[in-house]
Amino acid sequence: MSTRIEIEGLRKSFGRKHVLREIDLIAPRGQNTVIIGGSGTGKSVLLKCILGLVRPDGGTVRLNGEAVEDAEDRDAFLARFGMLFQGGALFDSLPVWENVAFRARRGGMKWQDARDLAVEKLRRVGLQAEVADQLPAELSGGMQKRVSLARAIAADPEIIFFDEPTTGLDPIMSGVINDLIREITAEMGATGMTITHDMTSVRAIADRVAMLHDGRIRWCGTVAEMDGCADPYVHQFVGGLAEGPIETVR
Ligand SMILES: Nc1ncnc2c1ncn2[C@@H]1O[C@H](COP(=O)(O)OP(=O)(O)OP(=O)(O)O)[C@@H](O)[C@H]1O
Repeated sequence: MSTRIEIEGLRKSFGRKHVLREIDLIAPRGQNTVIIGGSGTGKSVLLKCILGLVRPDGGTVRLNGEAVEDAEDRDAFLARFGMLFQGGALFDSLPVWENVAFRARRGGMKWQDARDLAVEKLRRVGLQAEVADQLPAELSGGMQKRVSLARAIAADPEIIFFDEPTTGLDPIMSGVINDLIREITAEMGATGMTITHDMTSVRAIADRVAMLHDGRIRWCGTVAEMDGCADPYVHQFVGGLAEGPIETVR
């Protein structure tokens, strides 16, 4: 089952800083929505509001029509999401397979079943069974990203968040990870939401692109629409131009 995410009138300030002023956004079920926007525009805060990790000041987030603040069982709610964190966020002291099957083990899955599950997911992201018993530090950055991806999909989530999935990778490995994200979300029928600065990722992953600027969704559309977009903010961001309406002195 895949899930539609509807965000309406979402607001969040920290002190006097209005990070999210009024966010309206729909992430259609089974599609990849990619959120772009400059550093500090509130992309991570937006994801945290959806996950219920940050309490918004106003507005609603609904999953298939159900408001997230009504979810009583936090563990069951979070089990609906898979997350690929910026930087991987693997546990250094645990072997790869225990990282991948972490949630399943916590949920009481037997050792052997959890290990089999991890090996199957590792295979899916292109890693051999031998990797299962290694420690994350023994792997290259690209392999660590694959392990993080295997962990994100291990529990067959309805929604997967990808936070800067290609940070720190070379262009070829970035391409591999982007393709895996695209293939795997399609195969699982999951709804994907990605945050990235990497325009190559946007083109590889996105069904829809949403640009966050000044606390609002400034623009939303397909990649083809983005390329023909007359909005000067979108044009500047997509083209990586120093000149334009977006403030570049920070
Ligand atoms: N818990 C917090 N307390 C105070 N300010 C916060 C908190 N979390 C985020 N902020 C502020 O909210 C703003 C948006 O942060 P956020 O991390 O969402 O940006 P971002 O768009 O994800 O940036 P980047 O692309 O650089 O990761 C920043 O100015 C940040 O300092």
